[in-house]
Amino acid sequence: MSRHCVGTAPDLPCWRPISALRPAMSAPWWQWVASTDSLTARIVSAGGERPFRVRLLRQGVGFPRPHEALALGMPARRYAWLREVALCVDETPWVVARSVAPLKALRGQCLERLGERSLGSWLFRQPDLVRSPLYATRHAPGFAFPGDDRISSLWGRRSVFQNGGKNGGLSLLVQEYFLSTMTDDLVLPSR
Ligand SMILES: C=C(O[C@@H]1C=C(C(=O)O)C=C[C@H]1O)C(=O)O
Repeated sequence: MSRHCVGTAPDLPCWRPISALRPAMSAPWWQWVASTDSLTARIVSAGGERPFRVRLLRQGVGFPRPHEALALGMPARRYAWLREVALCVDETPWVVARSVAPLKALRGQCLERLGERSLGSWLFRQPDLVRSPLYATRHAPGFAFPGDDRISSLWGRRSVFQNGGKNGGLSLLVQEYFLSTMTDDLVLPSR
């Protein structure tokens, strides 16, 4: 079993290499899901004149979910830094994201002070940043966000960012879910 695909229970997300989901994805969605540069920058650009905002939903210390611990290669009962946000255009969430980092690897990174600044704007300035291959899922985010009673997730994707640094450096799992609101606002295909 791959370390990204945990069990077969319906509540456990199955993450597959994005290439495996490509046949099910329209070309416009592939452009979004397979991109490896900053998603924040892409959303700002696609939003045009409309205001962009990172809405901080939750941030703090807790246990990673089992599939997240596996992706990070950390024990599930080890504390992690968790952050959940909505990337909004005109106050409408287009993407929701959940990021997880082992606390140990975070020392000195001051990520808790990001607040409503985009993690991406900080991340892509890091020297020696390495991004793991992308994995995708059709599973829902699994955390509450504004409008989740009417907004669905079309595609989820994730990858681990690492930078060398001393003491093993940063290891950060970023999971992003593209929402049906994006389909409506950008007139994209339904999948
Ligand atoms: C990783 C990026 O940062 C974005 C911003 C996030 C945040 O502020 O928590 C989380 C995920 C992202 O989509 C990016 O811009 O690519």
